[in-house]
Amino acid sequence: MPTTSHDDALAPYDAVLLLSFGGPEAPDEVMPFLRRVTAGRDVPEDRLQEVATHYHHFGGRSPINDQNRELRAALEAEVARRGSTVPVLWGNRNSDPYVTDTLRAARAEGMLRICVVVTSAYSSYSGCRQYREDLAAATEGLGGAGVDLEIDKVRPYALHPGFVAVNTERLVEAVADVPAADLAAARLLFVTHSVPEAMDDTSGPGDGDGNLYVEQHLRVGHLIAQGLAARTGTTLEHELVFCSRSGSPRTPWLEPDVNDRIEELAAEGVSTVVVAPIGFVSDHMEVVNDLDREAQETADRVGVRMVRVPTAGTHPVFVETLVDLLQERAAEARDEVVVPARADQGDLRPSVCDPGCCPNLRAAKPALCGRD
Ligand SMILES: CC1=C(CCC(=O)O)c2cc3nc(cc4[nH]c(cc5[nH]c(cc1n2)c(C)c5CCC(=O)O)c(CCC(=O)O)c4C)C(CCC(=O)O)=C3C
Ligand SMILES: [Fe+2]
Repeated sequence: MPTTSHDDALAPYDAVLLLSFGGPEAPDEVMPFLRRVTAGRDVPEDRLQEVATHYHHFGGRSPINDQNRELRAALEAEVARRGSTVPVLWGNRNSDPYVTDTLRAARAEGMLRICVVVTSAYSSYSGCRQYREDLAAATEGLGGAGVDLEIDKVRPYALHPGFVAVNTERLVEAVADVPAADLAAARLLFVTHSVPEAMDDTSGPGDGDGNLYVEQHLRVGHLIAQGLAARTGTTLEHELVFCSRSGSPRTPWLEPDVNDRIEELAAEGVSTVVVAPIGFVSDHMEVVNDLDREAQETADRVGVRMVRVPTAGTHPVFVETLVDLLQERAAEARDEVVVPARADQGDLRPSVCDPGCCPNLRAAKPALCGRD
């Protein structure tokens, strides 16, 4: 039986769960993975075949699971460094280790109070509520047994000062080698996953104006650009662009696409673009394929120098930030007064989601960690 001592920084939790997307790790896992991801969704077959080729360029192995293995270990080390004995578990939505299996094993060992941190920093159906639905489905999948699990989640963390800080740090490091004159004339493109416009329109609290997905990215980007200016004295013109559009071509998704924008900037005479994928927390397939292969190819073709900024990954500032968020959530669970760390004075999403926030536009489904 786990016995988290009451003075442990992560009490009352028995375990932390790192919850992620998952990915294939061998060529024969690619199509089954893609079919699981897109089951019941409006993604045409030719898009699936195309995405399969992305994975096959990398031997049929996505980097995402190895990155999460490293992040899990780094989180566990940081938790231990802070004197906590709470273990860090890992589970995925779309590939082994499935979150249901992780929770079943945790429960068998008597770990009943679990704090979840997802590998997505922003508010949207795909990045927040869908993980909450995964948790509901996973506990339901444990049958009646699921009911004795108590699962909480840390808040969307894009606007935690540590997330802004780690992305600023990555950017400052990435541009260190760019000659000052080139840098001064460069454009800074913050990149994130495109989503259907309808998903952005409904992101955020149900009684809000929506568009919180884009708003959070704009705020994070603005703060990072300010941080770069403060650190280097260089103010870069910056904007938000999108990658990895999926879905039916008839459905509007967020634009502009990073490739289109690089072409336009080249036509305007821009010679250096700095591409910072702030929408992602590790250099997974969307980054190594859609940016390092495809966007790089576009940049090469139009004669633009492209500098790609690494994502947070296992940078110590990111690992510390996630553990700070876990401690914050634990204090909340102990009914202590918590002042959430924030990077600006804009909207801050809570750890318990509002009713109707970031809705599932296809079908209402049970979701944990919310008031609905
Ligand atoms: C907002 C968002 C994030 C960021 C937040 C988060 O991290 O959760 C994200 C992450 C990821 N998306 C990933 C992979 C895929 N996403 C797909 C499809 C889709 N993504 C969407 C959105 C997002 N996706 C949407 C609206 C769709 C359309 C289908 C649907 O409505 O759900 C498809 C289907 C094929 C295609 O691309 O068409 C794949 C294979 C991987 C794994 C990478 C790897 O293997 O290394 C990761 C981390
Ligand atoms: Fe995706």
